[in-house]
Amino acid sequence: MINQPIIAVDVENAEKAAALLEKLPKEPLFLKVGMELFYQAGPSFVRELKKQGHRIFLDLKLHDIPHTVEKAALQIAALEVDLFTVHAAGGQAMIEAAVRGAEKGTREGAAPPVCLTVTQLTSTTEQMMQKELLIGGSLAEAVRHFSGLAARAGAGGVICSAWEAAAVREEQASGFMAVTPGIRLKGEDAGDQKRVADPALAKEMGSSAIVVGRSITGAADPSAAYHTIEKAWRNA
Ligand SMILES: O=c1ccn([C@@H]2O[C@H](COP(=O)(O)O)[C@@H](O)[C@H]2O)c(=O)[nH]1
Repeated sequence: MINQPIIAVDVENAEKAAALLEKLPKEPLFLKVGMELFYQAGPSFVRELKKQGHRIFLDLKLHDIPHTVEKAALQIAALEVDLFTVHAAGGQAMIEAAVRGAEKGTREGAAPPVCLTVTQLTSTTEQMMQKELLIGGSLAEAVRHFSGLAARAGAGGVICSAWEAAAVREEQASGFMAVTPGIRLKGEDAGDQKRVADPALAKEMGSSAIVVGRSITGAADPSAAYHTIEKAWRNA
């Protein structure tokens, strides 16, 4: 269980990320760096955030042949991040390669970053999954299937929505995480997210950690929004 909300720092460059951090509580945070920021600011910015004392979730969602993913995961681990992502749809051998690469890239005596596998994006509905991706069965069955694959490959958890979290955690060994984006406060616009929950509901439904972007980064007072979400998450 990660007891602080993970903040998705989805901004276009390092300057905007630094400006956002100025508006957030001055304490060690858990920050998610995704593709938009990483492709602009790069590894040096991730190192800088680590130096400032923040935990980092590097969300690049690797999806390639096992050899390429292993080498990429090795580079990610060398950044000493805490969490990173691959797509479960890459298959068991690819996830195993990510876990192996992360172990190889970790300095001696340190813990490798936890590999999380994306089961079904929280922007996907069951209908989209069946019609566009041609994956039969229910969304819950697909998430269950991919979390089994992830567990067998040695990943430390999955990305899913809060609605599937309990099933994932019940079926896997204790400590296996269900990390859930798609978090919105009651009444907020879901935007492109389809499977959403508020922080308290996510906790009740078994999430191990919540990932929150626009509810914090788009708020008039990001620090106040963070505190509201943190309180709802911790106290549920
Ligand atoms: O299934 C997934 C996987 C990753 N994400 C990421 O989480 C954040 C959510 O941002 P919001 O602004 O709170 O919607 C974003 O960085 C996504 O890339 C996800 O939403 N769903």
